[in-house]
Amino acid sequence: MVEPLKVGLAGLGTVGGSVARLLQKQESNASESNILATRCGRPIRLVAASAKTKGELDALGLDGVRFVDSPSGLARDPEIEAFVELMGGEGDPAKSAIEAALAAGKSVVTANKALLARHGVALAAAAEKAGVSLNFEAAVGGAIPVVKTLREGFAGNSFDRVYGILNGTCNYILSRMESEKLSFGDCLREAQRLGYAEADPTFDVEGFDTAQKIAILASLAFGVQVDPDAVYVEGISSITPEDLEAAAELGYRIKLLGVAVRTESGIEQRVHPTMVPLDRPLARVMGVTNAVTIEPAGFPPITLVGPGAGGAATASAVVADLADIARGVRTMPFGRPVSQLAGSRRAPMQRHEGGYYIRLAAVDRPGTFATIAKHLADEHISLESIVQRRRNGEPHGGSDPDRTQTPAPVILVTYATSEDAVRKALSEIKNRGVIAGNPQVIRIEKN
Ligand SMILES: NC(=O)c1ccc[n+]([C@@H]2O[C@H](COP(=O)([O-])OP(=O)(O)OC[C@H]3O[C@@H](n4cnc5c(N)ncnc54)[C@H](O)[C@@H]3O)[C@@H](O)[C@H]2O)c1
Ligand SMILES: N[C@@H](CCO)C(=O)O
Ligand code: NA
Repeated sequence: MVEPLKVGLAGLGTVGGSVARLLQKQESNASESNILATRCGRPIRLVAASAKTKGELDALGLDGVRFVDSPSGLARDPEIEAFVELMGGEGDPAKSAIEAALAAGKSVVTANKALLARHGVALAAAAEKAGVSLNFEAAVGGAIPVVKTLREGFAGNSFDRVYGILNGTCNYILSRMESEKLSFGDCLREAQRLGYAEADPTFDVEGFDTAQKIAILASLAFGVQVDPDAVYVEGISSITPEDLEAAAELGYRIKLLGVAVRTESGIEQRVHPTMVPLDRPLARVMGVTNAVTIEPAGFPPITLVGPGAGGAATASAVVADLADIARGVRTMPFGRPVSQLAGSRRAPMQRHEGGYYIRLAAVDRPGTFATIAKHLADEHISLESIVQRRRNGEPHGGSDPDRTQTPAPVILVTYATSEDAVRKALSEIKNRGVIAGNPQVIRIEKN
């Protein structure tokens, strides 16, 4: 009789509950239908769990799973061989519990990108020292095996760029705002109800979750230390239905992208709403689905698409990580020894080059356009298109009696230029008093 891999699970919420149910379902199958046991050569058995309350375990109705009050106590529990952390948060109790498990020589699986982005290097060093696994496929791209693909599938390749839609909540919100014309707030509440959003959804909508994920992918792809502070971050909270509509008219769709790219001055890591041409694979990825495009050097790009958030999608990746531990497969967490990871630095966004979508509220008086054109020309910015949009409720031709007071929305699309030039030109234009409020600026990713 083969010994099962005995697992302790801390966190029984959206993801932890799904993992517990999945493991129990496999164990309750007749041995020939327990595909996990068949594939791993041994069953994977949940033996103990921890959560804020024992009621969470009772509510799952699992057989024979012990409740342990303290996550760190569970991590050190002599019965368990592998510890799964699904509580979340970049500090304790998640951090101390994982440290306790590694120090006790137990392999760890986590979906906690916040913790990995902040302390991944130290935790990987602890796993290396203990000779155990620290697996985190669920932390990036949900069920998409992107960690495995970068770390193992391309072990012999270097990379030019890795980028993608890495936050299911944001993609869900942008998709529903566009297709159902729902408000930002309604879409966010729905994403929370469906279990996609973080406990604090600011992490999703302000881009921090995507930043943590791209920092992890940058480490795997480019061998830099994971560092969320090295990532330039902008979220989607300023995107309006007007931007989504204008994007579609111009042949784009707005996506929150995480991008890690090799440049002459180092590895640029950035997260921001992006205009993606409608004919690109990422533009067609809608709802909670995630997608990652990997560009190995000298190779055509490869795009992986799949469910990026929610209990079932995330549990699938957690269980796959446990399967590796059950099989005795151990890989260095970031694909190379921690001592070989290089220091990272914040992306110099001023040097970023590309096209820009700029939406201005132009004050309706003579000379406004000449002033805007002059300051763009001063910074050598050429325009691909200019679209003057109607004010809300105003028919074409402009019958608004207050039109001299109401600023008119103007959309500019630039040819490739630098971030620095755009920022300088817009600052001058604002100082001249020809626009109301702050311009909306969205970067265009054409290549
Ligand atoms: N929900 C998703 O779609 C998703 C996807 C990928 C990764 N993740 C990550 O998975 C982790 C869990 O997310 P979730 O959505 O399941 O969260 P959740 O809020 O639904 O569940 C959290 C669980 O952790 C337990 N917990 C929290 N603090 C605790 C404490 N101090 N002591 C003991 N138990 C504690 C709670 O009781 C609960 O059982 C997070 O790191 C999250 O970022 C979530
Ligand atoms: N809140 C995250 C969960 C998956 O990591 C998202 O929406 O993508
Ligand atoms: Na994944």
